[in-house]
Amino acid sequence: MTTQQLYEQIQQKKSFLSVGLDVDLTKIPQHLLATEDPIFEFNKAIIDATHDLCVAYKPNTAFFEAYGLKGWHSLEKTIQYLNQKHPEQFTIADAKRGDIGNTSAMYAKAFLQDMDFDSITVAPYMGKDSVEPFLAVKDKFTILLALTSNEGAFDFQTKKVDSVELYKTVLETSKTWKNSENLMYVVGATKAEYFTEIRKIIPDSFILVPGVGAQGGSLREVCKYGMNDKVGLLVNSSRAIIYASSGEDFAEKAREEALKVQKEMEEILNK
Ligand SMILES: O=c1ccn([C@@H]2O[C@H](COP(=O)(O)O)[C@@H](O)[C@H]2O)c(=O)[nH]1
Repeated sequence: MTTQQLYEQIQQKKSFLSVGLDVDLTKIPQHLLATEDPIFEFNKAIIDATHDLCVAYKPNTAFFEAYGLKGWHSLEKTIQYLNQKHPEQFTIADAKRGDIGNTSAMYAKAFLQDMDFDSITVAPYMGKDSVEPFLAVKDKFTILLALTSNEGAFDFQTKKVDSVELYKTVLETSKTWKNSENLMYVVGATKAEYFTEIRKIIPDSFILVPGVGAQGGSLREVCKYGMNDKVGLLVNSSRAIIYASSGEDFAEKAREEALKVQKEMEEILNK
């Protein structure tokens, strides 16, 4: 998918919502535990109930890796289901990878080529040669962690190195890397006040914004400072949507929550 196609989806659906698929077997409805693949059944029901309200799905791989081989199998089934039934959805493997070059190339192969996700989240800490193998994959996106939503973001990311905040150096430097047109960035919704500065450095890039919903970030604040003329934002919510109910009505309630966010997005887009 190209960013133009993503923008067209946003316009069509009046939504820039990404639904996070962070499946925890202790939180999903009991009746699903009797099925052969509860994680996939849960994801499938959530996708079926919400796909017209969002433009992206973001499975966080930790929630699959935690269940070993079975979990990997559920992740593969989930991405296959999305690619076959909803190819218009932008898919994000929230895996936060990044290693020496030949290892990063294997991560890129696994997530962007074999599993065929549209994008993967990558940590910038190991620098250019750890990120460029992801950027080399044609027609795919590398979503670089810039300023994360957690408290620990202040430990390093906002610290000054040579009088410039580290997250700003990450943004500036990454623009010089080969195939940097394939970059998007992660900035947490809990850091809305930073978006003005961030947009000065990356005015046109898409930004994946986790941290609304369960983490308390404000959608309106993020949009006020972070939106560009092509929207340029994918705002993710995971727990607040997928765990809206732990009963048999979980998919229906997830839809209700997603609809609330979509309506707020529609209002913002119409302004
Ligand atoms: O800075 C970051 C980067 C990634 N995440 C991930 O996004 C979701 C958020 O889930 P919620 O339930 O909506 O809080 C989750 O997968 C995180 O690992 C993030 O929160 N912040």
